[in-house]
Amino acid sequence: MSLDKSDKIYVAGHRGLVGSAIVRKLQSLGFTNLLLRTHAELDLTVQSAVDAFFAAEKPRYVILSAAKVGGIHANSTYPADFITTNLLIQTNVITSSYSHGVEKLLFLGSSCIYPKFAPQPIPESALLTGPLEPTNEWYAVAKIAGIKMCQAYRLQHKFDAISAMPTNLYGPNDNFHPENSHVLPALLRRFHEAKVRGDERVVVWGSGTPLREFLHVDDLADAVFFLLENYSGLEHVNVGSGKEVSIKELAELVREVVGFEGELVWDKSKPDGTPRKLMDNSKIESLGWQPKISLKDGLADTYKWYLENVQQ
Ligand SMILES: NC(=O)C1=CN([C@@H]2O[C@H](COP(=O)(O)OP(=O)(O)OC[C@H]3O[C@@H](n4cnc5c(N)ncnc54)[C@H](OP(=O)(O)O)[C@@H]3O)[C@@H](O)[C@H]2O)C=CC1
Ligand SMILES: C[C@H]1O[C@H](OP(=O)(O)OP(=O)(O)OC[C@H]2O[C@@H](n3cnc4c(=O)[nH]c(N)nc43)[C@H](O)[C@@H]2O)[C@@H](O)[C@@H](O)C1=O
Repeated sequence: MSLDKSDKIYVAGHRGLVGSAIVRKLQSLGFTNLLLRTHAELDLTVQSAVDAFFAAEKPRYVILSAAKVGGIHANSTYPADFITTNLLIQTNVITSSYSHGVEKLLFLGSSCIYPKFAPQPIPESALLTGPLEPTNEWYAVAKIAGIKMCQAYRLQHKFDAISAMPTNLYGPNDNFHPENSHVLPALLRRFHEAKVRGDERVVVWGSGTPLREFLHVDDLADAVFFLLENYSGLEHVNVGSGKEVSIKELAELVREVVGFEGELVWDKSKPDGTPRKLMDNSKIESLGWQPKISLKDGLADTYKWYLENVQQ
C-alpha cells in the first residue's frame, strides 16, 4: 500500500519526542495534509471531545503517539496516572478511529510490555508469558491493552489497526526533566550542567549493570512510516537498534560526548529496573526495514540539539 501525499494523517502527540519525529519524516516526504492538535486544543482523555474531533475531521490515517510517558522514577511514582491516562487516550482514539471510518491506525507501545525475565533478544511471542517489571507494570498493562484492542478490532471489525513496540528512544524534543525523564536525556543534562558548574562528580542512578537498547527517534519515525505502508498483521512488531549497552557504558559515552572530566558516582538506592531488554528485530528486518543511526552519532546530534534548544 502506498500513501498519497494529500492523505489526511492525524499524528496524535505531534509535539512530543516521537510525534515530532514522525511529523518531520512525513513533511520531508512531501505530505501536505497533516492533522495536528496540541494537548491544550484537544484533551485525548475526554471521550466526547475526541469523538467530536474525529466526526468533524475524518482523518484517513492515524498515528497514535500521544501518551503519558516517563522514565523509571516517574513510572514508579505515579502509577495511577500512567495506567489511567494511557488507557483513556488509547481507548478513545482507537474507538473513534474505528467508528469514523479511519482506514488504518498505528498504535505505539513500548518494550516494557514484555516480562521482566523474557528470553533475549525478546521475540514478539514473549508477550504475556511471565510477570512484568514492577517499576513500570502500570504503564505496561495499559500498553498491552492497547495491543489487544487493535487485535480485537481487527478480528471483530476488520479494522486495519497495527501496533509497533519501540525500544528505549532518544533524540530532539525529548523530555530533559531531571527526575521524570528517561536515562539518556537525564544524563545529557546532568553531565552538561556539571561541566558548566565545574563539578567534580556526577551522580548516576542504580548499579550501572542494567543493559538497554537505544534507538534514535528518526529511525523510529522511518520504521513507523515503513510499517504503515508495508504491514497489516495481527501481531505487534518490535522496533529496535539491535545493539545494547550497559548503563555504565552509556554514562561513559555521554560523559565523552558532553566533555565532562569529573568522576561518576553510583546511587545504589535508586532502582535498576529490568536487567536487560534487547528486542528481537528479525520480524521488521525480514519485512525490509533496518535502523541507520549509531548511538554515538545519535548522542552527538541530540547534545547539539540540546545546546541549541534547551539549555539556558
Ligand atoms: N520515549 C521513549 O523512550 C519511548 C516512547 N515510546 C512510545 O512512544 C509514544 C510517544 O512517546 P514520547 O514521544 O516519548 O512522549 P512525549 O512525552 O515526548 O510526548 C507525548 C505527547 O503526548 C501528548 N499528550 C499527553 N497526554 C495527552 C492528552 N491527554 N491529550 C492530548 N495529548 C496528550 C503530549 O502533549 P503535551 O506535550 O501537549 O502534553 C505530547 O505531545 C508513547 O506511546 C510511548 O509509549 C515507546 C518506547 C520508548
Ligand atoms: C522506555 C522505557 O523506559 C522505562 O524503563 P527503563 O528503561 O528502566 O527507563 P529509564 O530510562 O528511566 O532507566 C534506565 C536505566 O537507567 C538508570 N539510570 C541511571 N541514571 C538515571 C537517571 O538519571 N534517570 C533515569 N531515568 N534513569 C537512570 C535507571 O536506574 C535504569 O536502570 C519505563 O519506565 C518505560 O517508560 C519504558 O517503556
